[in-house]
Amino acid sequence: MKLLVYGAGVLGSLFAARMHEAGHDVALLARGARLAALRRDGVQLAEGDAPAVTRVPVPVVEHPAGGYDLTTVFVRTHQVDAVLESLAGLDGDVLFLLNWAAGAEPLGAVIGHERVLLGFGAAGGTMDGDVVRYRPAGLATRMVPMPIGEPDGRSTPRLRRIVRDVRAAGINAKAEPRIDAWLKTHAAFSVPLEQAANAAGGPLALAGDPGALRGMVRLIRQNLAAMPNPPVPRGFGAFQVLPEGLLVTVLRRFLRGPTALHSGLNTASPAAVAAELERMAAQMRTYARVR
Ligand SMILES: NC(=O)C1=CN([C@@H]2O[C@H](COP(=O)(O)OP(=O)(O)OC[C@H]3O[C@@H](n4cnc5c(N)ncnc54)[C@H](OP(=O)(O)O)[C@@H]3O)[C@@H](O)[C@H]2O)C=CC1
Ligand SMILES: CC(C)(CO)C(=O)C(=O)O
Repeated sequence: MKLLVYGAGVLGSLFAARMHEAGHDVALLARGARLAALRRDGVQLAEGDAPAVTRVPVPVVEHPAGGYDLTTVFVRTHQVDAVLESLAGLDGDVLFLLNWAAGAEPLGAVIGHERVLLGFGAAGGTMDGDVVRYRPAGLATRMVPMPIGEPDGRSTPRLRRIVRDVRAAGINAKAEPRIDAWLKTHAAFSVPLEQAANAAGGPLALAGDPGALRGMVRLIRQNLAAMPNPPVPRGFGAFQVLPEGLLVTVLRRFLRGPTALHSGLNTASPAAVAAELERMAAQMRTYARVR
């Protein structure tokens, strides 16, 4: 497969390295200082806090050249518009693997509806200078596969092929027939969580602030109640039935654990996260009365 990975931050770099190692013809698109670092050192990966860094020599490009079977997009929500413009004149399927609660329509309107697939890069990690520190394999990586779906929920040959190729690269992925509902559910949960973590200065600081935790749980509940669809996965329905105190306890524990530590909640770029969350909140307001 000829693959363009658009966006060379945490998740794009990790995905490009894994697909390159699996033998695909990968080009990783980067810009600015990140482009120079990747050209010099390749993708540098470290598992969690481990000192060992591996270098994966993924070919890097500054502009899309065309001829790709698949483009995977790993930029932030507020950065998508520019990416769409640069992909509009090209061919090939485009899989958006990012926080996105606006459905496939605005994406397809620019690049062609038949090209769009949706998903979520369910890995995690942070940038440590030029090194990607990714979430070590564990319960979270096993329990939350990367969901990938057709916007209309069909199981198509291209969807089955993409899921098979991604899994063959050692990434836990699965076809998700309700991908838009999945993404909207995730947004209902993760926007208040990330806003609270960003405001507190990280997941550990948030875990130590009971008032902020309670406010966050209330917002998650309001968001889930205001969604146009039942939650996907159904487990998020627990937010509607469990007592607030129990939810606070569970989330405090989560925030102190390795999944939150090696995630966007612990970002080195709070300004980029704030801009993304603002765009996500705007997307959510178009279908629900949420904050
Ligand atoms: N990190 C994590 O643990 C998780 C992240 N996510 C979500 O996945 C998505 C990607 O996250 P993540 O990888 O962490 O984000 P990053 O900010 O680390 O990476 C995004 C990359 O895309 C680049 N980029 C943006 N626009 C362009 C453009 N027009 N041309 C070239 N490069 C561009 C950015 O460059 P620049 O820095 O110059 O803007 C940056 O290098 C987000 O929606 C995030 O919320 C989901 C789960 C976990
Ligand atoms: C923890 C959270 C909600 C935010 O980054 C997430 O989506 C992840 O890392 O998988």
